[in-house]
Amino acid sequence: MANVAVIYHSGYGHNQRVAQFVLEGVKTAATAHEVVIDAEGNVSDADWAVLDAADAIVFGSPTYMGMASWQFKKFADASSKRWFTQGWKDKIAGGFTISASPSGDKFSTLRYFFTLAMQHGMIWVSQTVPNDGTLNRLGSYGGLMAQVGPTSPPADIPQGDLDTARAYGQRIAEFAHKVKG
Ligand SMILES: Cc1cc2nc3c(=O)[nH]c(=O)nc-3n(C[C@H](O)[C@H](O)[C@H](O)COP(=O)(O)O)c2cc1C
Repeated sequence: MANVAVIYHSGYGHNQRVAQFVLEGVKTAATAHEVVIDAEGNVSDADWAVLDAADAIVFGSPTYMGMASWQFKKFADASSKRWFTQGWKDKIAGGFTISASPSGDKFSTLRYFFTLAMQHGMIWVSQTVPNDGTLNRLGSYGGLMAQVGPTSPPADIPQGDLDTARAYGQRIAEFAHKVKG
């Protein structure tokens, strides 16, 4: 079974909820590892070891001011240690984000995850659930997007967004299994 790590930051619980559904999808076809970036942007040594051992890494951050949170960026900058040796080369990668506005510039965050993955020599997995108005209602194929209004709690995230997150996690796990066995 492939190993898939889902690493994410969440300031107020919304992205954490999305991450739970990505993880649920991963678990259908791979061993899932949850790695949380804390409020100071730190990841434990044990969690770095989990990332190093993973066949696939899924990046997650809320979109803040049109980009990943500074806590995620601190983690990304710290990953430069792996970049020097191309330690994550050929790992599979994907990403997810949530924001409050319908667009909210979420694509900027996904594009950053893609660039980070390319710097590491990773292989990016697209999001393939078609937009039927409920599933993938935001029409995102470069990664997973979710959205809920600025005053809404995590429990109000539309189920279609969460189901799409689950399907994306499953796709990454199945692809990891296909490539890595
Ligand atoms: C500092 C900050 C910046 C934000 N910037 C954006 C933004 O650029 N676009 C947007 O649509 N929502 C923005 N939001 C709203 C969050 O993306 C949204 O509330 C998200 O669900 C928060 O996820 P979290 O609870 O996991 O932190 C911002 C929120 C904060 C706190």
